[in-house]
Amino acid sequence: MTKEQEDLLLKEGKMLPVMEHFYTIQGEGFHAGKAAYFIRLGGCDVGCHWCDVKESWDPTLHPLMEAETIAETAAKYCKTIVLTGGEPLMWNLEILTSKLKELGCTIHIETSGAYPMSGHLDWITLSPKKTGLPLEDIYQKASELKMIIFNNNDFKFAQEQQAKTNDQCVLYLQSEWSKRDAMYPKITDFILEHPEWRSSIQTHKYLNIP
Ligand SMILES: C[S@@+](CC[C@H](N)C(=O)[O-])C[C@H]1O[C@@H](n2cnc3c(N)ncnc32)[C@H](O)[C@@H]1O
Ligand SMILES: Nc1nc2[nH]cc(C(=O)O)c2c(=O)[nH]1
Ligand code: SF4
Ligand SMILES: [Mg+2]
Repeated sequence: MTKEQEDLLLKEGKMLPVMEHFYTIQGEGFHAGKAAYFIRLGGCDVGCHWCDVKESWDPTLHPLMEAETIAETAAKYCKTIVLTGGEPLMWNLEILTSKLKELGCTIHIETSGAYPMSGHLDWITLSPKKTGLPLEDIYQKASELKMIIFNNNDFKFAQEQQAKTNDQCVLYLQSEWSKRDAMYPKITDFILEHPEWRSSIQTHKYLNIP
């Protein structure tokens, strides 16, 4: 396949770079504890220095899979699907999500919001990043705002991002993993002061599941 043919298939969303796909329990946020089939797409240029999946960043390292085939595989395991990455919105999710909907799935997405939305999404977990801010229109569509707290400045950033979301959006603070001992006491104090927020803990990392 030529580079041009490959680029066209990606543009149309017929093929997607898939880093991994796996059946697990959602470890974070509003749906934590729920069985879900994760599809992790390759590629991200937002550049969070603390990213816990930096190996996803270069999309050329991940095999192209047919979107409909990924959907059929995932739906065999579970009807709750989490699209993640990497940055899944780098890609055209129309074909993947149309097939998943045809197969009766509910589709969640984990996204920085730094790329335009595509596809049919039932639950949007928006996790804004200073190095690649969300595009304006996703804020009002976000089901859940999940702010990663690396240092004290991130509390102010969280409130700035909160101000742009809709009133129904559920609000989470999640410590950056390596800073959890230092930051969760501060997150606790913040939430007691601002009870509209909830804490999110990466439970899968404690359960040693993917
Ligand atoms: C790996 S990202 C992939 C999806 C998308 N690129 C995003 O950032 O939302 C999935 C989730 O993990 C969070 N995350 C990434 N690295 C983390 C870390 N070191 N500690 C805590 N959360 C992290 C992100 O903020 C996001 O909510
Ligand atoms: N179990 C589990 N839950 C998750 N929630 C968000 C994840 C992600 O990397 O997008 C993730 C993940 O990687 N594993
Ligand atoms: S946007 Fe998500 S995948 Fe990209 S670097 Fe940041 S945390 Fe990692
Ligand atoms: Mg993860």
